[in-house]
Amino acid sequence: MSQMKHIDNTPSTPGKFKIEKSPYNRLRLQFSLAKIIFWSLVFVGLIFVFFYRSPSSSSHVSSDLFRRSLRTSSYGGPAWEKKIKASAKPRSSNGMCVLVTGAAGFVGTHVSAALKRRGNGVLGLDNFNDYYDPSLKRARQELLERSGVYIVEADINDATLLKKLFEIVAFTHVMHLAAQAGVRYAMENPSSYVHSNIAGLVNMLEVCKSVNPQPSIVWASSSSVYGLNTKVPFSERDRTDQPASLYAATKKAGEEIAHTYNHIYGLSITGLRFFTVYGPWGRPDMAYFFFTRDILKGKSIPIFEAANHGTVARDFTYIDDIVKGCLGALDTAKKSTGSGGKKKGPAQLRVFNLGNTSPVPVSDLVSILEKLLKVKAKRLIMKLPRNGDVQFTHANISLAQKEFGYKPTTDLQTGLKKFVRWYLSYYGNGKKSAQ
Ligand SMILES: O=C(O)[C@H]1O[C@H](OP(=O)(O)OP(=O)(O)OC[C@H]2O[C@@H](n3ccc(=O)[nH]c3=O)[C@H](O)[C@@H]2O)[C@H](O)[C@@H](O)[C@H]1O
Repeated sequence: MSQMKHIDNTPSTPGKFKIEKSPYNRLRLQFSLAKIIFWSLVFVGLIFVFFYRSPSSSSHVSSDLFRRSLRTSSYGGPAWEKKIKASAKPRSSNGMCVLVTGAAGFVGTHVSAALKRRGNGVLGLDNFNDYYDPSLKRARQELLERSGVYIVEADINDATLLKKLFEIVAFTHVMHLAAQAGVRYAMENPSSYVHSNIAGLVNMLEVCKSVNPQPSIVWASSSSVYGLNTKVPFSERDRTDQPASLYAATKKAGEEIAHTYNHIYGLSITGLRFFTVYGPWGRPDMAYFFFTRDILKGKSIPIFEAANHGTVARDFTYIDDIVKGCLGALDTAKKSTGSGGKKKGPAQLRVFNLGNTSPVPVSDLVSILEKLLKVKAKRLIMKLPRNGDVQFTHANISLAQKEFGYKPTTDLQTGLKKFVRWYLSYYGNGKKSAQ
């Protein structure tokens, strides 16, 4: 009755009839309320079903973005800012303070740990997407947390979040490693490459150009920009206008975008062309990683060969060598020259190959794995598919050597031994296996 009284006391809207106090009207009102509640529940249910359909469905990208935005909305608060400041604080007052994007990724984890070890302030950023098993990213996050590196969970496309981070910490450097990796996956999910490698990169640079002081930026390009180039070894001066995959095209576009932001806004930018990086805590989508998993499982592994039984080879580069290259690039990066979106003078713009200068045929990689795992691989020789793969990569590293003493020291045999040791200790002897 008191409820009815409340409704009855509500001023009537002009032009609408007033509710009268009859038992019939009361019944009608209760019935309408029940209808409203029912249809609201149906509506909420439909929204829920729409956004949480399986990732393989057509709404893959939108549901993924939705989940990401849900996650990014959880940041904020004094405790959160305190964690950020503690993580980003360098050991000495004039030390480097680095924002590492893609910090829960393979290279990101190793670079973050190395920077922290030598006393730099490091803050990580990662969206923990499910391109490959996110539990591996969580394990890397735990590893970093133990060494004092906090990872903010957000997407590089979140400009509000990025600006907030720069308000909390005046980063001297950004090590931009967040990206959609993988050459072959670009045919399955092209928009994810545009989202991360183009839109995400631009968003990062937009924020970096507008803050004061502007940070210096070092970012991950790729050996794949050499595409169909046949002149070996690949030198930074060689043509890079024939990408063989959308992945390569987005990395090449990134290099041009870097030029623009350097030219207009005075951002100091260094691009690093990584050559097939491998090692402990690596990426399960890469051949050396899933070959290991499948050899242990007794599954056959597809080994590509070029036309006329041509050898397919890669300049496989061990992670510790890549880390040294990243640190060298950061240490020799000059300051950006702009402030608050205005260029004050010319700024540094560089690009370096970071490879091993020693290409190895994929079939030799498999032979090394067979010896280390003590299991014979079931080799399935296949024609190199026309989906982005190139036949051969080989880095000329003289520029990085000259600029910051880059000198890789780990051969494939030694590097794979360390990888296999890690793999077996992480997944167990085939009992728990990589996905
Ligand atoms: O340097 C880069 O810029 C890129 O390196 C890496 O690409 P790739 O060099 O293609 O590495 P990866 O897939 O491990 O294939 C290795 C070899 O195995 C051959 N390969 C591959 C798959 C297969 O089933 N069979 C096979 O023979 C294949 O033909 C190839 O010869 C990164 O993934 C990429 O993100 C990017 O960083």
